[in-house]
Parts: sequence; C-alpha cells; structure tokens
Amino acid sequence: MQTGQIRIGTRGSALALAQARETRARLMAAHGLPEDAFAIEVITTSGDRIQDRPLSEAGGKGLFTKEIEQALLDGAIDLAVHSSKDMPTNQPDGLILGAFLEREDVRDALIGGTAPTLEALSDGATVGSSSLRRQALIRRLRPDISVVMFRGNVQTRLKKLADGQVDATLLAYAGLRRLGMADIVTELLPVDSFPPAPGQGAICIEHRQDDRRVEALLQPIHHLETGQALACERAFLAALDGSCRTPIAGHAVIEADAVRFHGLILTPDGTEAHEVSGAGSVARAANIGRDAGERVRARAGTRFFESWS
Ligand SMILES: NCc1[nH]cc(CCC(=O)O)c1CC(=O)O
Repeated sequence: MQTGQIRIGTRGSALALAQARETRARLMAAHGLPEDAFAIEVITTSGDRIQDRPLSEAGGKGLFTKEIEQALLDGAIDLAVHSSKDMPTNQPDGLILGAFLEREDVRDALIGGTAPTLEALSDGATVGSSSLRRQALIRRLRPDISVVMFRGNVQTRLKKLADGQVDATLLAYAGLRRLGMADIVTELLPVDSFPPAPGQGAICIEHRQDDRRVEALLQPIHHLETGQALACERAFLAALDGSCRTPIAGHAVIEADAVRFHGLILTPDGTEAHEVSGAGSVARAANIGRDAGERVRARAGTRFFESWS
C-alpha cells in the first residue's frame, strides 16, 4: 500500500469545507487514523467565480466540478468530496463516484422573515431563490408570490432577508445542518408537495477508478442505501438528459430492499407539471429511475422541453 498523506480536494465554501471535514472524520474513525494522515486541499472552481447570473445560464452543473476533477486526473489530490446534487450524471473517463455517505434530511427549508411558512406569507410576497426547481415549485403552490434571483452564501442571503429585500428564502436543510445553522429554519417543506432535487442531502466521494488504495479506504464509509437511492435518482436525471434548464425534482426512498421513487418535472412558471412514480427491488434501482424518466419525458412531450430552451 502506498504511504503518505491522503489528499482530499474540495471547494472552499463553508459548506464544502464542512463536508470535507466530515468525510475526513469518518475516515479517521473507520481506520483509526490521525488527522494529519489527511490534507484538505481547497480548489477554486469556475462556478465559484460566477456571482452575477443564474448558474443555469452560465453552463450548469459541471461548473463546480471541472477543476476538482482535473486535480484528481492530474494526481494532485486522491479523493474529492462533493454535494451529490451538484454532480453531473456522467463522470470523466477514469473517475468514479466511489462512495456515498449516509444521507442527511433531504427536505428544503424555508427561512421566513415576515412569516414563518410558505402558506402564511402574505399575498404577493417576495421569495428569493436561485434554484429553478424551487422557483417553479413555489410558483406552482403560490402563483401570487414573486420569486426573485437570490445567490451568494448563507450569510449574504440572511442579510438580504434581514434588510427586508425578500420575505423568505429557501435552502437545503442538509446544508444548514452541516453548517450548524438548523435553528434559523422556520418551516421544513414536505417531500410530497415540495420534492427535493435528485441527490439533495447526500455527500459523495469521487476518485480515480484504478486507485485501489482509495477504494479500500472508502469501503467502510460507503452507505449502501444512500448509494441505491442515488443510483435511482441519478438515472432519472440522466434519462431526462440532465438539462439544467428544466426544473427537475426526484426522490428515492429505500426500505426493506425495495426502492420507492417519486419524480416531478415542471415548467419554470410552475403552470405545467408532470409527476411520476416507480417502485421495485433495490437491485433494479437504476432501471426504476431511468424508466420513470423515460415515462415522464414521453408524457410531457417535446413541446414541454422546447417551451423555454
Ligand atoms: N447548489 C448548492 C448546494 N449544493 C448542495 C447544497 C446543500 C447540501 C445538500 O443538498 O447536500 C447546496 C445549497 C442549497 O441547495 O441550499
């Protein structure tokens, strides 16, 4: 076995660093290794440099991973810690998502300023979100609400909320918990009416496919059920072509070796939505997701996908 520090690559945001440290802590516990067996290397990605426009316009998902994947391919780092939600459905040749940590709570959280819940917000209230899915879901449930673009880190958003620029904002509960900020949440949105993004709440670890040392290292921290749920959700996304301009929600639950999947695609204005569900053995998790994606795609029709592209 190769010796030397294990280099963990991550973006530099507070959430990314929290996820890298959590991964390191789990590896230390699983293998009885000291902290200095690992080095956390911060890598700036093109996505981190874009602050002024929606990411969907700037090129979407790969923006947060390209430079980190290059560092893996170059051998500058040994493993990379990501939010599964931000990962494209395909990895570059030679890299794989080798492990998923046990998933956090998948729900979206509302942080209300002038009212604590989506329902209680006043008529014509303003909600800030940069996620196409959250924007479309809000418009579907509350057509009177005006949704405005909202980016930046959690602190920036909370400042805008405190300044009264918006009445509420939405973030992934998982991220807030990892940042130790769960207490700012005023409502947790139910998964049935407000389904999460595929991959939400799950940390994944990417590495070189032929790196046996890292493969062995990750084996004890991989969470089987999370991996199965993610296989289903990512296959759903792939069947829909992962278009980052389409609001897509998808959530798989694993119970007693069975997978239950619920997916939803919407037009950005929330006026048209197509729901789909699927179920079966975990052995078929990816097939169930792909099949659901193909069915909902056929049902929505080509006009649905062309209407805003
Ligand atoms: N796109 C940013 C992003 N990627 C993952 C999370 C949250 C953590 C997670 O879903 O695991 C967030 C922030 C958010 O959506 O509030």
